[in-house]
Amino acid sequence: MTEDVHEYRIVRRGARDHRIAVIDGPNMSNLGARAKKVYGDIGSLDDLKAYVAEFGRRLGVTVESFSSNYEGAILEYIHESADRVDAYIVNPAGLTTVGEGMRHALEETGHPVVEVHFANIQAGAGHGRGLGGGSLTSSFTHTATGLTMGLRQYSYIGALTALVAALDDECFLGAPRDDD
Ligand SMILES: O=C1C[C@@](O)(C(=O)O)C[C@@H](O)[C@@H]1O
Repeated sequence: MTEDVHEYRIVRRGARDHRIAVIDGPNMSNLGARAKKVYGDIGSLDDLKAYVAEFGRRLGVTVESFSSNYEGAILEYIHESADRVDAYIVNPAGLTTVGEGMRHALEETGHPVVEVHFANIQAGAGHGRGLGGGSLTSSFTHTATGLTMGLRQYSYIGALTALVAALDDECFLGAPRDDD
């Protein structure tokens, strides 16, 4: 640890190795070349995946990542991962306003779903953390468990940290499910 870096520890209420799937939708493959004002200076989608996976390791959970520019491929990933994973973190990206198939597939897994965005997608035109073109209405939020946005790549870290705490909480997302 260098002198100008602080390490922080999170004391979890549980010790389960939750398996959390992170899904990035259309256009996120172009992350390194997107508008710096919205997406910052992260180098690539692979860098984002590595950053989130490493944060997961430090929290004591397993993060698996999936990304595609094709909604059908995302649907197939959700279907095949549903029995394996405990929860999803999703950036629907290019499907944010139109991804009913993806949203529905996530809902049908019965798992917690946290929606994430680099931008504050509800910010008005000209707002520093917004998309520039003005406010968008996500078609995912109404059935999501939670939402983090406007914090660039740190939206994912916020989502992951809160999700792990919530999955560790037996009175909340960690409660046995009907099919347990
Ligand atoms: O591709 C994206 C990325 C995004 O989901 C974000 O992370 O801020 C915001 C969406 O409106 C956009 O289409």
